[in-house]
Amino acid sequence: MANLEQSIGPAAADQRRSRTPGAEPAPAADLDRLAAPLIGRIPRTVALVGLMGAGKSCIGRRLAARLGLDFVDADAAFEAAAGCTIAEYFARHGEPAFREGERRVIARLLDQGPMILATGGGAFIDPDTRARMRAGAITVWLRAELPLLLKRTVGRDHRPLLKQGDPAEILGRLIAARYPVYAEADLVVESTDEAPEATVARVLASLAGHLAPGQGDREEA
Ligand SMILES: Nc1ncnc2c1ncn2[C@@H]1O[C@H](COP(=O)(O)OP(=O)(O)OP(=O)(O)O)[C@@H](O)[C@H]1O
Ligand SMILES: O=C(O)C1=C[C@@H](O)[C@@H](O)[C@H](O)C1
Ligand SMILES: [Mg+2]
Repeated sequence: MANLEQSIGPAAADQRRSRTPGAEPAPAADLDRLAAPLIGRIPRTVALVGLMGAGKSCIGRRLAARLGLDFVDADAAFEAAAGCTIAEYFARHGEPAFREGERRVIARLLDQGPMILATGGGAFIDPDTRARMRAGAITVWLRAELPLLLKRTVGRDHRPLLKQGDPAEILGRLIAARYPVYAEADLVVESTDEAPEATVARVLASLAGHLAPGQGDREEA
């Protein structure tokens, strides 16, 4: 590891490691060390994207606490604006109407940052919402494998798309259709079956690499 750091620098080395699943969970001191240089230096909203169960809400909340930023869950913001749950909205108005409302909610939230924003699983797939997010946020894809997504979503009934048939089959189809699109995110971080802090550490390291001098996305001078 010393060689890796000597050759590409500590931030980039952390970023490279961040793509390696199976690393030891990060102790709190490691999270402090990773977060400290970023506090007050996040230039725009960090928007987490990925499939249902990837951990956008769980990781986003912890990341925001580490960075001293507000955490907003776009699904919860949609429900507050709509006055009903997403499942109820799907049942009453259908998915196209939901996507239209989601577009408006995310556009509004992007005007309010910087914050940590957990987006709904389909938000980044909508071309208009994706373009707004690419322009106004640092986008981070939390990438998880099918068995883990299944394990994390099974038995929960608030995700209307997973109630339309066999969840494993639906998630498999969504992976095939969506992963090439999520791959357009600025950063890709593996969401694994480790403690959430390990994923938070990978996101922090990845952000540090992205914002490092010479990476083309530094804070405004
Ligand atoms: N290491 C972990 N990383 C992320 N989530 C985890 C982890 N371990 C357990 N979980 C749990 O997995 C579940 C799914 O995570 P979460 O709700 O954050 O996903 P999501 O990406 O926000 O999904 P959705 O798009 O449906 O809102 C949660 O109950 C969360 O607490
Ligand atoms: O993946 C999706 O398309 C969705 C995911 C959820 O976060 C909600 O935004 C909604 O249930 C749709
Ligand atoms: Mg969520």
